[in-house]
Order: sequence, then structure tokens, then C-alpha cells
Amino acid sequence: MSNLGSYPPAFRRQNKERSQKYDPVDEEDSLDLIPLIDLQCINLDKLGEACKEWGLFRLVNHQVPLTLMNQLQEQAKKVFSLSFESKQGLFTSPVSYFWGTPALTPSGTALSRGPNNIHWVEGFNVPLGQLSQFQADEDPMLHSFRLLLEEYGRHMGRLAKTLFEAMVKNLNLDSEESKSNLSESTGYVRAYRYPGLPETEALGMELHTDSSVLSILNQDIVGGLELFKDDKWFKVKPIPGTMIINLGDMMQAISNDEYMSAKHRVKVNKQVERFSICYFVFPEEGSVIRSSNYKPFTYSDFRAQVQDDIKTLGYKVGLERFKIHQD
Ligand SMILES: O=C(O)CCC(=O)C(=O)O
Ligand SMILES: [Fe+2]
Repeated sequence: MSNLGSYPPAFRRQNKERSQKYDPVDEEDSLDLIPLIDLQCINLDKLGEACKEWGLFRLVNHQVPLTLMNQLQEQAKKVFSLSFESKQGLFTSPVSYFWGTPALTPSGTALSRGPNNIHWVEGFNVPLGQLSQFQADEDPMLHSFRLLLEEYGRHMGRLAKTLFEAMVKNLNLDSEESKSNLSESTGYVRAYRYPGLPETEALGMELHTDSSVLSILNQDIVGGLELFKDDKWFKVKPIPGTMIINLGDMMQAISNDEYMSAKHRVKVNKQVERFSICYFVFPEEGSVIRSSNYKPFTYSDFRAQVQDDIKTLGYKVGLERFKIHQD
């Protein structure tokens, strides 16, 4: 962990001796079993299979410029390297800075889960619809961060819409009725930094599903994202220039459980920091999700329930709370 002062104090205590070499990559690690979808010619059967079997796929030919993906990663890196105190001071509504957990309240502050339950991650939460209110004009670093986020956000909206429409087709859902189940303006971007920690098995994020309709991930080359499927963990290898698409809980409910939300986690690297940029998109405010396996509910209902469960139980129960059980 270099630049210690940029880390939350609770993270600095973990800064023990680093080992000298990277872990060797074993045979299985070099295999990439994750399904691949080409955005320029979407094969609906292949897309459907990926959504049913994996809840996650790799996207190529997405036409997000590689320079934009890299510039945003680099700019996020610079912003993370500011001192912990500056990050706490500079980022207030609408862009917030958080650490120790990815679970946030609607206003972007971390939902604390106690000192013994730390996730080794820090992040910036950026609601795209409110980006214009982000006071960044005085500071060139923040100003270019904002410009990159705006451009990146437009691309993410385009990808989400194209993929969602293809999924609606594959599921044979009514395309007019489905429209309100995806609203690009509800989207937010999160930039994450995971510290390099010599401890084995430290988790940046524990096993979870995303609450979104879709999540779009741009990860750096360090790796650490893992998918849980058929009782096994699969490494989601970083391949530069590709994006990882995750199906979230809303998509699982919209599809009436034909598709599944991806169960995943993030392991921290033993030597180096990892950076990732994630986009999450949700249904329109107030839009009711109707499907025979679930009670009608809105994303706000779902979010309120998740927040309540995290506060009272310490974890997210998720879709199970809205499921109709037929005995
Ligand atoms: O950083 C990553 O690779 C994944 C982050 C993630 O799973 C999340 O934000 O829900
Ligand atoms: Fe996630």
C-alpha cells in the first residue's frame, strides 16, 4: 500500500510486509469461460443463454472508446490518491466518498456495519442525473473527472438501453410496457479502489447480487472479481477493452426468474491496488415491476427493504422478500 495518507485510517493498520512476487496463475485461471456477446450483432439465443445460465457476460464491440475507458480509470486513480481528509471534505452531495462498505443510503453515505465487518474498498458514488450540480469548476482535477464521467455516462446509457431492449425481445415481453423498467437517468457510476493487502483471502466485497437492472463494469488489469455459479467460483478475468455486464435483481424479477442476477464477490490483490468503474441502472421512479413470481413492487420498495435488512440483520435478503411462494 503506497501513499498511506490517501487511505482511510482503518485500512492503514493492514500495511504489513509485502511479499515479493505475484501469485502464479494456474492453468484454470487462464481459461476464460465467461460468455461473450458482440454488441454490433447481438445473437439473441446466445444472449438469452448467458442471462439464464450465468447472469453475467463479457461485452465486445461496445464502441466505448478505449481512450475514454483508460482516461476515466487514470483520472479516478488521481482522485483516489488525494489525502483521506481531502476526499472526505471535497466530496459532498451529489458525489459522495465512502469506504469500508459498498452499501449506501439513497443520499450516498455509507451504511455502517461495525468495525469487524469491513469491506476493503473505497469509492466515489456519482448519480449521473445530478452531475451538473457537482462543484468541480475550481479544481482542474475534479473538472476533468466530471467531464469524463459525463461522456462515460452517455455511453453507459446507450449500452444499457441496447442490451435491455435485446433482453426484452429474448424474453418476449411487451416492449412498450417494459420501457419504464429501465431509465438511464436513474443510473449512477461508482469508481472503486481496493487496497493491495498481503493477507490471503481479504475481501473487497463479499458475495452479493446487485440490486440494479443491469450493471456495467470496467475493471483494470489486476483482477479479483469472481462469479459464483453451480457451487463453484469462476474468476472473471480482466481483458482490456471489454466490459463485464452483470444482471441485477431487478432484471431477475422483470424476467420472472428466467434470467438470474449474478452472485459475485471481489478479492483484493496481495500486492497492488485494484481500480474499477461500475455503472448501475434502475427502473424509472415509481415504475411497478409485475411478474407472477413476485408481489408487485417498485425499486424504491426494494431499496427500502434492503436498507432495513442491512440495518437490522446486517445483510441484504433481496428478492426473497418479494417472492410469492406457491405451496
Ligand atoms: O469492482 C468490481 O469489480 C465489482 C464491484 C461490484 O460488484 C459492485 O459494486 O456491486
Ligand atoms: Fe456487485
